[in-house]
Amino acid sequence: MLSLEQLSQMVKKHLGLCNYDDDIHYLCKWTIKESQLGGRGLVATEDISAGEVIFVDHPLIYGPRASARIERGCSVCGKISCDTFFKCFKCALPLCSENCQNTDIHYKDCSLISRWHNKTSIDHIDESIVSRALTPIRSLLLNEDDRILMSSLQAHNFPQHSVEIQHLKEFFDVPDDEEQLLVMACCALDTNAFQIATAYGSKQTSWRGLYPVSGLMNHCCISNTRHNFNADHQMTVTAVKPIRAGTEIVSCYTGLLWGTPARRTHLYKTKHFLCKCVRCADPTERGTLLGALKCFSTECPGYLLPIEPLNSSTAWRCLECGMRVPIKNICAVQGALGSLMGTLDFENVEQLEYFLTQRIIKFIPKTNQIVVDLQCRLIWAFGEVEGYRWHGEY
Ligand SMILES: C[S@@+](CC[C@H](N)C(=O)[O-])C[C@H]1O[C@@H](n2cnc3c(N)ncnc32)[C@H](O)[C@@H]1O
Repeated sequence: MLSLEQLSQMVKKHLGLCNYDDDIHYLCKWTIKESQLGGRGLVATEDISAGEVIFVDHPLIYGPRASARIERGCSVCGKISCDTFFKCFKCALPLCSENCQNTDIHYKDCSLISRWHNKTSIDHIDESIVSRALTPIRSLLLNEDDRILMSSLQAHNFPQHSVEIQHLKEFFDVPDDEEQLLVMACCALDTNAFQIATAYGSKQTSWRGLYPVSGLMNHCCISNTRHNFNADHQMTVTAVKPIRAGTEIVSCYTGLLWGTPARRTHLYKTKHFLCKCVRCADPTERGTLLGALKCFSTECPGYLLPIEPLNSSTAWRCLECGMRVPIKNICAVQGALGSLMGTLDFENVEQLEYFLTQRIIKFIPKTNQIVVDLQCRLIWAFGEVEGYRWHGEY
């Protein structure tokens, strides 16, 4: 493990190597310190103003996300829904065109994978398995310094974090030393990687990147930063409010508009900690009532909220009539709502609008995260989706 001083030096070197495409200039007003939240974190050394760029990071590795649920696309450009997909006959990676096949990116990916002996013919290799493992596979191209930087990042080393490598090994003989690096990359990615946002409506597979400086930011549900990506996957982290010297610079690892139970469950399952921030500790979530449910009593117009939000087995209580509801009943309703959402076709604007205005609103408060999420999706869709486009000047 590197000392904080050694890590700081590597991080500064990493940032210094970057040519910023957007001509962004910023002063480094932070340092790496032991954090009260967990492990190390970034702490402001000077006051930072709202809107100020804190740093611009670039990924050690990037590529498709590993989740089995996301739609797989071209391993070079990420395009999905394409009629011309084919599988590379040497490495089984999915490609959309000869142009993508002839890129330097594919040449490097293919050279890494095709060195391995395949246990079955390429025709019988499931390309989605190779695509899911591609981002960690790209760590084999890192130079010595970048490998050290990657290995100095926190990494949760549970078997679920490298399942894509176990699947890959069903098809390829991966040498032991390479497998070790791949597993380490998977664990570092699952602990630190950021999903790279794509333009709304673009039919692209979902990518993630291992950003070593951004990865040092701890989580808070009331973040003091936001981030965005440019076309070269550079990640700009900006202050969203004034950050006083001595304050930790944090990001939010979950959806900002998720309710407390959803945020805490996601953080526990994926990042292995239970958040105890002021937002999580407040039953009303600072008055937003994002997690609230309607009172189970049909006559009561009140909302149900957790009595002790930091205790995951807490009962919930109605703010109006005081009715207490055990957690198992709350979980049953949340589960049913989740399943209902799973049946929706988010591309179908009409269905979403009907579901929002005629159905879901009868069962949950207007403040609930599901209603807020559907409203946001509709706001995005209007003006962008065929049949719902705005015409003329606005
Ligand atoms: C991306 S890393 C953040 C940097 C990390 N602290 C380090 O030392 O490298 C994410 C991990 O940091 C820890 N962490 C981040 N935010 C936390 C918080 N608010 N409370 C407790 N642990 C947190 C968790 O172990 C989490 O999986």
